Amino acid sequence: MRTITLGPSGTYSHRAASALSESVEFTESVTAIVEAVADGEYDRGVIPIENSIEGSVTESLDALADSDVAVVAEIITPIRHGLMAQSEDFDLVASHAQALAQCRSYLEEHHPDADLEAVASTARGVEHAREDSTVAAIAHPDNAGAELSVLAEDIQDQSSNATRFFAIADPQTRSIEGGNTSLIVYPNVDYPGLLLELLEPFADRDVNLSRLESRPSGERLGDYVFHIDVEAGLYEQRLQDALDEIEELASEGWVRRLGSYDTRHVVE
Ligand SMILES: O=C(O)C(=O)C[C@]1(C(=O)O)C=C[C@@H](O)C=C1
Repeated sequence: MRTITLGPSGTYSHRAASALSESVEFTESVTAIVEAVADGEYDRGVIPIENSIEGSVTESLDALADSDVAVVAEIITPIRHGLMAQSEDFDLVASHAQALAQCRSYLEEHHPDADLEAVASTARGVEHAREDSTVAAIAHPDNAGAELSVLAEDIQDQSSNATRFFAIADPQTRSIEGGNTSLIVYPNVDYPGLLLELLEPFADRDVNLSRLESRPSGERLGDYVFHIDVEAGLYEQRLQDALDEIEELASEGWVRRLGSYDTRHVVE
């Protein structure tokens, strides 16, 4: 099974993808991952969706709304960041924007004068630190190798930091089995009470929502796409009935059933 994720080697996405597949290849953006899977170039893609400190990875949500792929698994992994550099003498910290944000308080307290640079991934930041002694990186400490020293460990602002990833695949592989389901709803209408009406079909059938996120549709200001995760499988009649109602409410737009899946917890 050919799997693609965010690279280079050593990213947290790589760690999550390794739990699914032995053959992992890399690209530099989550949009490129989703497109490569939608185009059939890879069997699986692994993309970050949501972090317990920083919230949604918006590029991933938008890429899912723009392409036709299935979600076939959810992977949750703890994120424990290290600060690494050639020496203590650095003046710039390079990492993925999510990782910099997850360590905001630590950086303000311990390195208030350092400049911050958002790069494509945590592992890309490590490459910069290897090439330039004035750069430190925030990444998984295993990336330090022989050239870099781990100057501090567990620098994320909450010790319980965790990121949720989706494994995506060709839409034909969409499953109705699994205890959780992800949906994207674009109503393409706007009136008082619309969101209430979209949520009632779930509440009426005792389907618990685990996430609701709105993203701009890009069509016009104030127009939204809703990303909805529920604790129920598409095999369940109550979810199918709720979706029938939601499809009617969104008849001017669209409803995408990304699939039902189970959760894997990856601790190393
Ligand atoms: O840069 C990486 O290592 C990634 O895999 C990306 C990413 C993210 O986008 O959230 C994944 C997990 C962590 O939350 C930090 C960064």
